Amino acid sequence: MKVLVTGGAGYIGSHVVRQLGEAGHDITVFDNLSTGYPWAILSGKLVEGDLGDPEAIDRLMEGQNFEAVLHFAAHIVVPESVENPLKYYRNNTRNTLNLLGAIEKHKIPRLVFSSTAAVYGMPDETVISEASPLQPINPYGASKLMSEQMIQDFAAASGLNYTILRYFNVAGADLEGRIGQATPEATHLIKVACECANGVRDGMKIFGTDYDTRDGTCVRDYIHVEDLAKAHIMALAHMAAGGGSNILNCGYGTGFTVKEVVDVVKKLSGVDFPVELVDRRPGDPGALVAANDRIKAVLGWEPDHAELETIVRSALNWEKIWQGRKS
Ligand SMILES: NC(=O)c1ccc[n+]([C@@H]2O[C@H](COP(=O)([O-])OP(=O)(O)OC[C@H]3O[C@@H](n4cnc5c(N)ncnc54)[C@H](O)[C@@H]3O)[C@@H](O)[C@H]2O)c1
Ligand SMILES: O=c1ccn([C@@H]2O[C@H](COP(=O)(O)OP(=O)(O)O[C@H]3O[C@H](CO)[C@H](O)[C@H](O)[C@H]3O)[C@@H](O)[C@H]2O)c(=O)[nH]1
Repeated sequence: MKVLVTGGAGYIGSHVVRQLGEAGHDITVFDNLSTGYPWAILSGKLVEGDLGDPEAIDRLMEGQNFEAVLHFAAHIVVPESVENPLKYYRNNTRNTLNLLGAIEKHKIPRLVFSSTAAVYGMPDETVISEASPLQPINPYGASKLMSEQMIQDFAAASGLNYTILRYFNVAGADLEGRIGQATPEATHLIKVACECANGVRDGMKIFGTDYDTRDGTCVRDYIHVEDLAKAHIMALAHMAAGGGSNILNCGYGTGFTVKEVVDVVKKLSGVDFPVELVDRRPGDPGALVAANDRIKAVLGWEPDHAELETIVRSALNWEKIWQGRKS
């Protein structure tokens, strides 16, 4: 298929681009390189540009006859969205609207959209299904939920075939160490802990020890980026084979506490870095774990790398490679 990938130079997009290339798709990446890197694009070509510029998107699509768009480009840091909400509504919501306008004009038939467990907010149930209430508690989650709504409304009117994938906590890296998360000043737990283990940071904080969980720290469902990438390839294949539009959780259905994750990083790295226990971080729900029956039933997706140790090992390996490359 001829596919356009927004944000394909970023962490998750680059892993999907690599798998798309291996599956034989013809790939164009559109990215402003704000947090992405040209070296991360292992297949296809890069067009540098910004989704905030509708004319640039129009030029990009003119005469190309793309058969699908995979839309990763976004801002992604929950606490930053609390401090600077308009930055998130502009890049995540308005720019998705820009993209949908171009999809309409150029009659692109399929879309895969990167959504998030943050659309669920503070769920009453620990294990969350796609039918759980949608009550985001931070602007990041709200900006993504608004995008989901626009996609569904536009699809109902136009016949656009879409797959909305709600990612839980994505972590890990390419098992061969070619690409991985390279975000400067990263805030994600596994990335931060791996930076500590590699001596990039002197230590880290655990935010909140009074949650109603087995050790008082937050529970999250960590999904290996390679398993997540596979879900995108399968979603495209499903739509191309005439499958309908879907909203699908992406997670393993198993939660780990922050302390458990930090312990695994310490154990596998052999580095006992300092950890400070501090107050809760604003906007953090206590527990988020995916019910994943729907993605298994609809796409036939099954994880290949569901052990936390596999995720952490690949993240540690990548961190070492990345720090070596930078120095
Ligand atoms: N990382 C996670 O745990 C996680 C969880 C849930 C959902 N998501 C979603 O997955 C997607 C990818 O996240 P990621 O972790 O790979 O982040 P990332 O920051 O590594 O990648 C985002 C990419 O989009 C590009 N980009 C951003 N704004 C752009 C714009 N206006 N125009 C063109 N390019 C732009 C960046 O340069 C970057 O290459 C995002 O939509 C995010 O909301 C991520
Ligand atoms: O240095 C750190 C970093 C994180 N945490 C804790 O670790 C857990 C996970 O935090 P992350 O920042 O790694 O991830 P979030 O759960 O906040 O959010 C991530 O997963 C969400 C879905 O669950 C969204 O999609 C979002 O884009 C993505 O950043 C949270 O309890 C957080 O408080 C720490 O204690 N110390």
